[in-house]
Amino acid sequence: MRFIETELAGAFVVELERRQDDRGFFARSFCRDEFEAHGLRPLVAQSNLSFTAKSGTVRGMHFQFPPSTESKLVRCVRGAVWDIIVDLRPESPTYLSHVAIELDEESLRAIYVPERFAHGHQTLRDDSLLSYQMGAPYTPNNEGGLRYDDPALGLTWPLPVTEISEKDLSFPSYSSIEQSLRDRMANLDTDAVDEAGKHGQ
Ligand SMILES: Cc1cn([C@H]2C[C@H](O)[C@@H](COP(=O)(O)OP(=O)(O)O[C@H]3O[C@@H](C)C(=O)[C@@H](O)[C@H]3O)O2)c(=O)[nH]c1=O
Repeated sequence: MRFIETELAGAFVVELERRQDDRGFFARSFCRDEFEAHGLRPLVAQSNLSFTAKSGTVRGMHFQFPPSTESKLVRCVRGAVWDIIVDLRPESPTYLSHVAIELDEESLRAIYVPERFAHGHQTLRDDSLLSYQMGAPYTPNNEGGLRYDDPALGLTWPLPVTEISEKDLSFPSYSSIEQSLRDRMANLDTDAVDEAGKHGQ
């Protein structure tokens, strides 16, 4: 695997190194030791698949609050998506900055989203399928979100939005929650995350 750090420290694009032969290819897509060597948390608490029928669909921008923060390794295994991550670590020099990248079935590249980042994507093709490796369990009562079109984030999406959930449209504006978001996202307590993981919360 090739690990390419983005301009948001700790967020990486992870590319495959294919071993090609007449049959096709073989490629490692996850390795605990390689992740650790790049300072990434190699925990896999859950794996998820997400299928989206229609091109132009937006899902996001999602995150979980401490102590349920989660890393994500996100890969598009069918179709293509425009994937965006936003740094929500208040102490970070790149707080509120974002990185966008196309993930698609041709490259099979993944993005490693660190804890305390918001994440979302827009499908660029019909019938797109995403695979997630999550570093912490799904914790619905600690879910948070920001709107995909929040002016404070300044995200641009390649296509007109064709579908989006009611939940994603109901997120508060960044300006209305700025201080509480900063407070809740500060001082990540790693032990608490590990505890939450152990107990499947
Ligand atoms: C995320 C999630 C949802 N669900 C349930 C809740 C709901 O009934 C249904 C659909 O949930 P959502 O609408 O939140 O699904 P979706 O909008 O696809 O949520 C995903 O969006 C992208 C951007 C991410 O980054 C993911 O981590 C995840 O938050 O699945 C789980 O059971 N486990 C999970 O881990």
